[in-house]
Amino acid sequence: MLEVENLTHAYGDAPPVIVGIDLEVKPGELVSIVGPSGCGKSTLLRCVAGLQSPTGGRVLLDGKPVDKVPGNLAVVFQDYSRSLFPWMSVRDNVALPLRRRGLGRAERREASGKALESVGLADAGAKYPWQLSGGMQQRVAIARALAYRPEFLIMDEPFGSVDAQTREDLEDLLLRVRGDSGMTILLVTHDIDESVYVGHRVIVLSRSPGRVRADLPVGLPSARDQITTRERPEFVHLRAEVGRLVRGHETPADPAS
Ligand SMILES: Nc1ncnc2c1ncn2[C@@H]1O[C@H](COP(=O)(O)OP(=O)(O)OP(=O)(O)O)[C@@H](O)[C@H]1O
Repeated sequence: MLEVENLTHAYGDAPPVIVGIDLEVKPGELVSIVGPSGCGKSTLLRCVAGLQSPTGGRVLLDGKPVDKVPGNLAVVFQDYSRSLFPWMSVRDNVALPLRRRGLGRAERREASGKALESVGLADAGAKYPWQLSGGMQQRVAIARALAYRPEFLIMDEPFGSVDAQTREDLEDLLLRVRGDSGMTILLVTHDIDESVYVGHRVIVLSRSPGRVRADLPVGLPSARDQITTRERPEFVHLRAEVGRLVRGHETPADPAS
C-alpha cells in the first residue's frame, strides 16, 4: 500500500509546486495521474520514489516512511536515452539492477531474457541500445523494471517519446503487467485517453500549485482492448470528464471548483 499524506514541495525559496496532496494506492492498483503542464506531476512522483525529499508531508510504502529509493520500487522515465547505458548490451542493461537483488550471474541472465521476451525483444539481448529504435529502447527500459520484479512501479510519461502504434502496444503490455504481476503502479501521463485506458483510477491535479482536484474510479471491465474499450460509453464519458477537469472547467460532479 502506498500512502501520500499532505505532501507539499517547494524548490528553494520559490512558491510550492504541489500542496497538501493526499492519496492512497492499494496493492495491485494502477493509478494514473494527469494534470496541466507544470502542475507538479513529476515532482510528486520523484517524492514518492524517494528521489527527492518533500518539504512537507510524507510518503509511506507498506507503512514505512520513504526517505530514499526503496528496494522494492522501480522507476521508468520518459527519457530512455539517458536511462540506458550505451556501452552495455541490452541484456546487461536489463540485468544490472538485479545485482541489487543479490541474484547470481545465471539467474540474472535468465531473468533479463524473460523480461526482454515479455516486451517482444527476445532477439535483441546482444545488441547495444543505440542500435535500437526509440520505441525499442523504451521497451528495454520497461523490461529492466519488470525483470527487477518490484512491488511498486513508478512511471513518468513512459510512452511520451514513442510513435502511436508502439504506444498502444506498450499500453497493452502495461495492462498485461497489471493483470499478471500484482504490482502497484503509479503512472503520470499527458494522454487523457491513456490514463483511462490503463487505469483503475485517474487522479487529476489542479493547475499549479498542484492539488488533487478529482479522484475518479475507472468503471471499465479489466479486460480491455484498444478498439472496443475506447468505443464504450463509460470510456467516452470518463475521458470527457477528465479532459474538462484538466482544462480547469467545471463539471456537473464538481460544481464548486
Ligand atoms: N529541480 C527543480 N528546480 C526548480 N524548479 C523545478 C525543478 N523541477 C521542477 N521545477 C518546477 O516545478 C514546477 C513543476 O514541475 P514538474 O516537472 O513537477 O511538473 P509536471 O506537471 O511534471 O510538468 P509537465 O507536465 O510539463 O511535465 C515547474 O514550474 C518546474 O519549473
